[in-house]
Amino acid sequence: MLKVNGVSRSFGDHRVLDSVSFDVKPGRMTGFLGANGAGKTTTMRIILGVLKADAGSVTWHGQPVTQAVRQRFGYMPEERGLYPKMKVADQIQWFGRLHGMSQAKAAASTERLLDELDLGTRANDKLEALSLGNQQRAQIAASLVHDPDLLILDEPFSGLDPIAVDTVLRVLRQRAADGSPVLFSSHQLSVVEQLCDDLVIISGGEIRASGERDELKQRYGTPRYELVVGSDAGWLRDVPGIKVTSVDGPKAVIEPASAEGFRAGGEALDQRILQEAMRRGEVRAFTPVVPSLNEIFKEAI
Ligand SMILES: Nc1ncnc2c1ncn2[C@@H]1O[C@H](COP(=O)(O)OP(=O)(O)OP(=O)(O)O)[C@@H](O)[C@H]1O
Repeated sequence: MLKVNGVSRSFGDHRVLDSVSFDVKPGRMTGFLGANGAGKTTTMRIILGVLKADAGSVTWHGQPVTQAVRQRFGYMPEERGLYPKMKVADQIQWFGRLHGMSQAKAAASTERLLDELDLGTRANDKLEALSLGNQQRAQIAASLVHDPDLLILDEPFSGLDPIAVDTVLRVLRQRAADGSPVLFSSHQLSVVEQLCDDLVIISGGEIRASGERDELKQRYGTPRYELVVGSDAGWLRDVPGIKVTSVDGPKAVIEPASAEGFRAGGEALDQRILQEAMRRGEVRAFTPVVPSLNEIFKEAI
């Protein structure tokens, strides 16, 4: 497990990270979310040892991150670092060699990865001949070639079309399932929502929320139900204790008026509404509405 413990960092008198702490757990994909300038890249660079922290520590399996440990990490920086004039396969192999692989192992790993990323037919093209999305896939291959123990990816999905997002997603998921945790930053909330098991939300250099995605959804999202009845659902507007978020003929979305939720004061308000709906006639659906990541993000920051 990677542990970031109370990491702070300033540039001049600008405090960019303020006691940042979170974990990246084995077998899990952790999404690192934050607005522009929130401190994601700075945190990643500190994990990688490219930048020093003013305070705090980063440990991998309980030990400090030494150069040898770092050698086993895979990193895709925000500013991409491949050579436009070099052939795709040659430079991915070269990255493998930089991480201590033999020529034969680096070549085998490169071939396998390019196939997995649907880039096999472009192996002998110069990088600059590839579309930006395909260059990005090559960049991802370069960070994976040495079969890293931990993957840190800065905005790996930016600039990818939906098919490429799916391909990269599948490859990263497989790595996480094989035991290499993945920490990735993204602005694309829908992608993060699909992909991550855990979430870390940072704002102004402070961690605002972290933990399992589904648990955070429950903690931060407003509880809501969608109710579909056999006739007009407008009567819900007159029920005390709830707010009707939307109503469209027989379909309505409701939420509790009180911040304490549907169980405020020990009352099962949601059950009472369901019983009232059944008393009035047919109930076709009564379904909890899962809040979107967008909602959690706005609430947490
Ligand atoms: N080398 C540096 N010198 C001075 N300020 C810096 C330096 N690196 C980062 N910063 C500042 O630190 C803050 C956090 O930047 P960082 O790149 O970590 O944010 P981010 O969350 O990755 O943003 P983005 O999503 O836009 O990449 C910003 O205000 C940035 O201007």
